[in-house]
Amino acid sequence: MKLILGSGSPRRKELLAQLGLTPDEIRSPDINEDPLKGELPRPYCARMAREKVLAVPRAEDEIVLCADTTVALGRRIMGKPADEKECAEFLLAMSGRRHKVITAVAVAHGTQVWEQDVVTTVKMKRLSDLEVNSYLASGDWHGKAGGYGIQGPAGAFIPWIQGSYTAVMGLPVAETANLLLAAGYPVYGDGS
Ligand SMILES: Cc1cn([C@H]2C[C@H](O)[C@@H](COP(=O)(O)OP(=O)(O)OP(=O)(O)O)O2)c(=O)[nH]c1=O
Repeated sequence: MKLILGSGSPRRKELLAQLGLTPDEIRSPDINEDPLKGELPRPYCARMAREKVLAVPRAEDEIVLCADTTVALGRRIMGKPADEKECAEFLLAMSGRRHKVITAVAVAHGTQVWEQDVVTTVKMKRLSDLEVNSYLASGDWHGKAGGYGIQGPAGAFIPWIQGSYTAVMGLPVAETANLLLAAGYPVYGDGS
């Protein structure tokens, strides 16, 4: 069986490697990521993962894995900031507060889709102007939901999480292994 990673995110490829898995191919999905009117963060995130996995074409002997990571401050969805200004706005909104990071994973094989989402609570310290400006200047925020990456310099802003570190980074490895196994992929070899 061939494993197709339906994601252009380098983090997801890295996290898959943590399971000892190298995708046979990468096929980035291209979907409309605009939230629906009034859509809440968790259903939005689950919908994104499902739409991504259905947007990636697959042959019969292929299994496709997609994910979506959404940062939520209350009911507000914080996507990938368009520019430094928006990123600063996100960081200041999260400063000194807790927010949630949701990562939904979807696996498709044959006619079936297996899905799971993981919700992690993240506490961000109260940020000084110097911390925000230095992080913006690092450029690390580019392409990251909520405008930060826990695995980079912004890790210094996060004293506490409850949930899954790998889910915040983009792919919850424990749940991903289980979904792949459920879909029939030999994560730990075929035992022979
Ligand atoms: C919160 C957070 C997000 N991120 C990243 C992971 C994801 O790449 C990105 C969220 O955007 P996504 O839309 O989930 O994924 P993507 O557009 O990067 O890739 P694809 O749709 O092709 O799979 O934010 C981190 O790397 N670290 C973090 O701490």
